[in-house]
Amino acid sequence: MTVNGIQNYQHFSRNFYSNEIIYKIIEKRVVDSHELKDLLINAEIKDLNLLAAFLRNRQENKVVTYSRKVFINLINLCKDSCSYCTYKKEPTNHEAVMLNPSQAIAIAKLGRKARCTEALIVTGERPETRYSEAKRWLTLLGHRNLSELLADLSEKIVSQTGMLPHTNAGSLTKKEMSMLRSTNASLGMMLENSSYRLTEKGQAHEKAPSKNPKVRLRSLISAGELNFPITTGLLVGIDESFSEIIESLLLINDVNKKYGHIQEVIMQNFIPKKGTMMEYAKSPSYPYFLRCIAAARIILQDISLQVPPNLSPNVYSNYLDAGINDWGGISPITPDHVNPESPWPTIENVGVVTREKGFVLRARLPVYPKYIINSELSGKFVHKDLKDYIEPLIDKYGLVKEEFINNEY
Ligand SMILES: O=c1nc2n(C[C@H](O)[C@H](O)[C@H](O)CO)c3cc(O)ccc3cc-2c(=O)[nH]1
Ligand SMILES: C[C@H]1O[C@@H](n2cnc3c(N)ncnc32)[C@H](O)[C@@H]1O
Ligand code: MET
Ligand code: SF4
Repeated sequence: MTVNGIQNYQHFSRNFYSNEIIYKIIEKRVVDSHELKDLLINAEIKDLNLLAAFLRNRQENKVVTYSRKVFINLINLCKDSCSYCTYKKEPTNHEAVMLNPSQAIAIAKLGRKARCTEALIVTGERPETRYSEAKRWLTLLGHRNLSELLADLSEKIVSQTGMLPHTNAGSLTKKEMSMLRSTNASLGMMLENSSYRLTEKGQAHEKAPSKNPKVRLRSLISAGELNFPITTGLLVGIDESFSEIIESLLLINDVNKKYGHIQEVIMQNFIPKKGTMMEYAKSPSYPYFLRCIAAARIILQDISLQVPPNLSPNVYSNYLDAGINDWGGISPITPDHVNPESPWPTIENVGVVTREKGFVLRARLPVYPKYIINSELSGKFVHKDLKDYIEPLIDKYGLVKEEFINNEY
């Protein structure tokens, strides 16, 4: 049996090489999910990495991307309580944040000066439904709910700074998403995991109704119905099983097969935080996390695969061996408000590490190149109101123009 390009992969173990399922995967033929699971669970990680790297290389042409972003922490009150989260604050906490639009726009302007292109707007889940402080903040700004503010703020950011908004406000309804469609280049919402077990008593999502897989799946589908490019992902190491990781990845892939709007999947490793229910839980082990990443690349052949470098400062370059092609948003000026104890490496450092592994590091926009350069996809997935903002930023590959990154203006 021979498959184009696979001749270069003679380093596979003999029994892996002779397993017919890998040829089915490579040729994108239908594979039985039990057989696939069996392979991903039992194969040596070295073999999975080789297969994952092969699949990435034939797609991505040795370019690894990142997005120059600023992180706008709009409101960190939240109606839910995930047992791993320290982002959420009580209104009485001195770290509670409710920004004015002018403060948010000021951060976006700084980003533009630092040659960033993405304004990542993050919020807690429907804070106004739980906290009178949040409701009052919205009322004073003239809004009835958070989505109205998000729509208004996103419009101001893009028109006043040219930065492209990418909002992660957790699960949103289709109507709420439609309010963001003309101003956000894409949305963010982590599936986290599709397992209902994790919503049971004592589990990470027990006190987070918005993390019910049904609610998150509904949001992913709504984005699909709106042709809204979306970034989603899994939080790895929250007491899920590897089987549940595979099932979550298969679900994401199924949704994307139907709508084609899932631009990217983030595999994010859980970091234990002081003062949370999961303070004493362990981060996922390195071999387990690597297996999860390789599994993601093998299942999600048409979707970009990101792992954030700041959550694995000493080993992140090795994730390139497991098939990733993106480092996600990296901010030269703002902290990671969800994982503030994990500062981003400098973009220069990420560049060095990426080149050492034989790749070229390039900046991308918060909407992926494939939706920009392919005119059919572009007509469908890029809102007409954003075209004039996107056009001057990109080169013929849909990546950020080198001169844009290298020149001050
Ligand atoms: O591409 C995205 N990456 C998101 N990421 C990944 C991000 O780019 C970083 O790599 C991580 O912040 C690393 O902790 C988030 C990470 C967080 O910790 C918290 C929020 C987000 C939200 C997004 C998001 O909406 N879109
Ligand atoms: C915005 C995203 O941040 C992630 N997130 C929340 N808490 C943690 C943590 N302790 N470690 C790593 N990632 C976390 C979740 O996946 C959420 O969806
Ligand atoms: N609250 C949203 C979610 O959990 C986004 C921020 S999480 C720190 O999906
Ligand atoms: S992870 Fe998001 S939804 Fe969960 S508690 Fe934190 S802010 Fe709220």
